[in-house]
Amino acid sequence: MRTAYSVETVRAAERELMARLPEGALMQRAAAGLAVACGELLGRVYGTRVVLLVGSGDNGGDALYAGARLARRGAGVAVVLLSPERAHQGGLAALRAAGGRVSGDALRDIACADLVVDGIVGIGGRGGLRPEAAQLARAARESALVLAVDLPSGVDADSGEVRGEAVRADATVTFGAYKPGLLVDPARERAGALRLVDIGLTLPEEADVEALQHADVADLLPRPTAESDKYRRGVVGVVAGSARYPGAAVLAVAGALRGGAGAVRYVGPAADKVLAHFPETLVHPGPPDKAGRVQSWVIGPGIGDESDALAEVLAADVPVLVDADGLRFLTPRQVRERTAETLLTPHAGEAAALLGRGRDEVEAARMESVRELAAQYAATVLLKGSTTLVAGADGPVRVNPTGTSWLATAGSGDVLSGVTGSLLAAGLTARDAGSVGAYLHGLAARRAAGPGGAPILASEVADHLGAAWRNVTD
Ligand SMILES: NC(=O)C1=CN([C@@H]2O[C@H](COP(=O)(O)OP(=O)(O)OC[C@H]3O[C@@H](n4cnc5c(N)ncnc54)[C@H](O)[C@@H]3O)[C@@H](O)[C@H]2O)[C@@H](O)CC1
Ligand SMILES: [K+]
Repeated sequence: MRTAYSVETVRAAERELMARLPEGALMQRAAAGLAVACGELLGRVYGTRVVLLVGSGDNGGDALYAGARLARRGAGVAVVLLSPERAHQGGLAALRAAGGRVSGDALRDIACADLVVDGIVGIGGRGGLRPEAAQLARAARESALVLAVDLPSGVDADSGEVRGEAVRADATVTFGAYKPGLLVDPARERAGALRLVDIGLTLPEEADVEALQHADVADLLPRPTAESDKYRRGVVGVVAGSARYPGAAVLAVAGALRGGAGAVRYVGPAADKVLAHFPETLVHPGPPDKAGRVQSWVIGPGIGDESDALAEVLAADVPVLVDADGLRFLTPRQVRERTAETLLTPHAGEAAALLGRGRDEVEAARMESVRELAAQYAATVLLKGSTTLVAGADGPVRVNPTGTSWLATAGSGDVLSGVTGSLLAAGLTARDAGSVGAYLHGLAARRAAGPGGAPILASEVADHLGAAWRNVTD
């Protein structure tokens, strides 16, 4: 599991460790790791030209001490001091002693640089870059590799929000723990390749944000045993599709059949189309409460205005996943009154409608939006997007690391609903089903798109779910 911790938690862990170490030891650990990463990004150190952008805090101190290490190994290091009177004095002295110099012409030095190190602000930053720093960051981006110290300056470490201008880095070296913003868009996209330098912090067991890795997903995937039959493996009921959108039913069932449940029961008007594609489906014309027992329901993809079915499904005492059209008729009260778990899977536009705000606002504040929805509905919420997030009323927010922008294609959400609902039927909690479903779905899409990337169909994502599953468990 990759974990991320809030600034408050990291600061507390740093204080606790600093009290036990000689002064400056932590910064030396950070600077040593940073210098190694600079060397690796450059390919060699001797003879290269490095520019440090240094602000007024310890983030600049890290950059200065790392710069001193690079200068000792033969790099030409120049520092641009954004607040000369407040720059880290020890770091500046170390850089000078190692042969580094203070830049007299920042733009000219940047234009000749191989690497620009962003030590403008770290976890002490507030808001976007100030105008002078923004101009230097743009110039750096045009002419050199950019490596961010701890996080790209200008992004919000806790939320991943980018409210003004921010550094766009090729790589980010972060200290002690990943910060939530490094894993969540729009900040994630500014961070480039991530590297964590261990500085010895002791962190709490429960992280603020976590991202599953292959091994975590493999542990969570349901596996049939010798005693399993199709009913014990779980039956997922799918209420999807309409005369106008029969394809949504086919795609949701395609996902559900590959999500690990023992059987899929389709309820709705597109049974002929579903059976033509998947003869293994059990079908029923409805209503849902007459269709037979299920261990979970998926409702919403392409159902149009069918709100009676929604009320019926929500009344059932099994986990329910509500997606797409289903979300249009949902009230917080209906969900809060349920005893079994509810998983809502909106994209940003649907989340915006539920929250009564603009889509742009949801995109800009994804973490806050998903948490707010989870609290409002007392449910688990999976917010789809460039970094899909899964949040419950409490506990860490899960970030899906396997997404790809090729997934932004019609019908891919229907497949996700199916596979995730199937995992619910197999007995996973809403948080696990949502994050495992998103993980497999992203992996399947990547496989469908191929190594170089190419447009994919939602049905191809469904076709690759089996390969994604094997990829995780092999
Ligand atoms: N505390 C520790 O033990 C360690 C801290 N480390 C480094 O120290 C950093 C945190 O240092 P600080 O707390 O000094 O904070 P920062 O260096 O992140 O920045 C705080 C300073 O920047 C100014 N500032 C805030 N927002 C700004 C903006 N938008 N534009 C320009 N200036 C702005 C503030 O006025 C303040 O002076 C970490 O990110 C990490 O890089 C590492 O050395 C590891 C150990
Ligand atoms: K930085």
